[in-house]
Amino acid sequence: MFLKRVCRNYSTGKSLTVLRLGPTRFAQQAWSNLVSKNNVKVVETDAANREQFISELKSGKFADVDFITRTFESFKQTGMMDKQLLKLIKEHTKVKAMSHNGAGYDQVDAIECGNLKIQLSNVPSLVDDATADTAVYLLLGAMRNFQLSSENMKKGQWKTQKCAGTPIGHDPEGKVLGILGMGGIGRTIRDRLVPFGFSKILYHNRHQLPKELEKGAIYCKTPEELFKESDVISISIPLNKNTKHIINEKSIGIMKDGVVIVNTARGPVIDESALKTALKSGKVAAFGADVWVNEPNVDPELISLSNVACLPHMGTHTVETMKAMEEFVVENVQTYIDTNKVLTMVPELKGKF
Ligand SMILES: O=CC(=O)O
Repeated sequence: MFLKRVCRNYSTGKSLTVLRLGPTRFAQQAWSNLVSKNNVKVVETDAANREQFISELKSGKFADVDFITRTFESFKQTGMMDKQLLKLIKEHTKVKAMSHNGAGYDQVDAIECGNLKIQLSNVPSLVDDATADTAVYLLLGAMRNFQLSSENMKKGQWKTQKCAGTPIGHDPEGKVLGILGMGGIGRTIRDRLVPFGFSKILYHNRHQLPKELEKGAIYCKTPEELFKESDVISISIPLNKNTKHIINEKSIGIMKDGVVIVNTARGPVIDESALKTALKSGKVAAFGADVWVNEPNVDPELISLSNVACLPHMGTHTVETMKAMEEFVVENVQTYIDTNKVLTMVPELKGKF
């Protein structure tokens, strides 16, 4: 009896080979624990690009791999986890599950994972606070021109011009805030922004939230309703085929003149070319973003505009959040070992395994 319990505590008996894509910065201990408690082998790629990764796959190097963990940065080594790559993975490995270290998993074709019977998990919730902090920073930066003022000051312009020549900004107080996407991140952005005194907080989401989650925010049935009424729009929706370019020439056209837009979701939800035109004309007064089309090769003209506050995709770039996210990926592997199911299956695949 006693022996049985000891065995169960230290191993399920299931052996698992994990292909770990992308760096581990904070979860070394969690990985060591996983390996020491279970019959787990961790392998890594030597590929510098997608072509090399495909060669590795075809060579049989990963033939024993059952589980893949990946980070956003591993895109450099594999490119998109699209239909082509997933099919090759299916052919040349035994992969049945993948755990993506991030809330947004647009680099992975979730539907194709489902078709190929590969479970896919992401890291929800843990990213909410750090990402919402980033949105608040960008919102204030855009409304008050803080980033420009800092650049102007560093150039020595304060000696000759008031506030280093920075245009006068606007207060959040009394304005209408629209939150596009009211998942965990959108709701955390709302919580952080309530004390700033917006006159109303509107939101649009696929579904209206229950009252206790709305916390006073007002539901707009359509994104258009939100676009028409908001002075400041903060975007926190996932990128998919329905949300790509949701901010485009037409939707910008129905927004208020002088609207401020903040994006902490994904770059391609915005048509950057239409946004650039609107930023130049003043239709969009200011834009603050952490995410861009074609990262890291961002449109240099867009980020050089004086009414753009920019960050290089660092919404979750804190020791605490990155550590929690990395450890959560390991928890997904452990849960798969224990139950045959990843811990946080992405919504597209819920109920399919
Ligand atoms: O961009 C960050 C994430 O998706 O977690």
